[in-house]
Amino acid sequence: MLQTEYLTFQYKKGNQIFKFPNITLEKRENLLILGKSGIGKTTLLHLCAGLLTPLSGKITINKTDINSLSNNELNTFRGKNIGLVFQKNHLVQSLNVFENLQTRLFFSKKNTTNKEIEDLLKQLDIYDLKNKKVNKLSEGQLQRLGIALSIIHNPKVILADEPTSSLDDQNCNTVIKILKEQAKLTSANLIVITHDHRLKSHFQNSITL
Ligand SMILES: Nc1ncnc2c1ncn2[C@@H]1O[C@H](COP(=O)(O)OP(=O)(O)OP(=O)(O)O)[C@@H](O)[C@H]1O
Repeated sequence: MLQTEYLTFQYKKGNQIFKFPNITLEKRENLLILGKSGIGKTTLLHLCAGLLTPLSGKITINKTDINSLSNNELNTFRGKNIGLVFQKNHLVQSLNVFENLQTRLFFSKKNTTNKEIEDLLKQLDIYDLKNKKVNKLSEGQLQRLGIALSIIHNPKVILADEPTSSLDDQNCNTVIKILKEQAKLTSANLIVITHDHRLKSHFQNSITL
């Protein structure tokens, strides 16, 4: 469960104060956040991930007030509970698909078996690519691998930043379907931020900043 209350934020080198609407997501609820470029979508997502600290207000994830945690506690909490999906992912180019996932798990300190990694690759339909170097993958395949990397540790909250804006309609539908399926499978909350209006029809819950 994720809740934000009366969040405001200001960048150190910015004079704008962002005020965000309150969000309450019960277990398994999803949310689409729309808004024009520069309105603060990524800022809100990074606040929810604990990557930025609010000026005021509160973010609660699974009953934990994330801003009451020390930096170390927050890193551990994030590693266990939050999955961030980006448009472009940080991959180790010299490693193959499987090794990239193993490396990610090493950093999140999760005991995930090779079989669990393989199962996820099968669900995402990239199992055949498991031994392929990541610099040999297409955009759509890279996006699926990015999703795998973000959810391999079964996070309780999946936060996706413009996951579809560079994709054609077919890949866009596939990526959203995968994200929703994975969130459902792990009873996670899914928040997608975008200015891609194609996504509206995929979500019951949406807000515009
Ligand atoms: N580190 C920073 N320091 C100062 N200002 C910043 C910083 N990062 C972002 N901003 C500004 O904050 C505003 C909101 O940025 P943000 O990236 O959250 O918007 P967005 O809605 O996600 O935009 P887009 O859809 O273009 O990605 C923008 O005006 C941006 O220039």
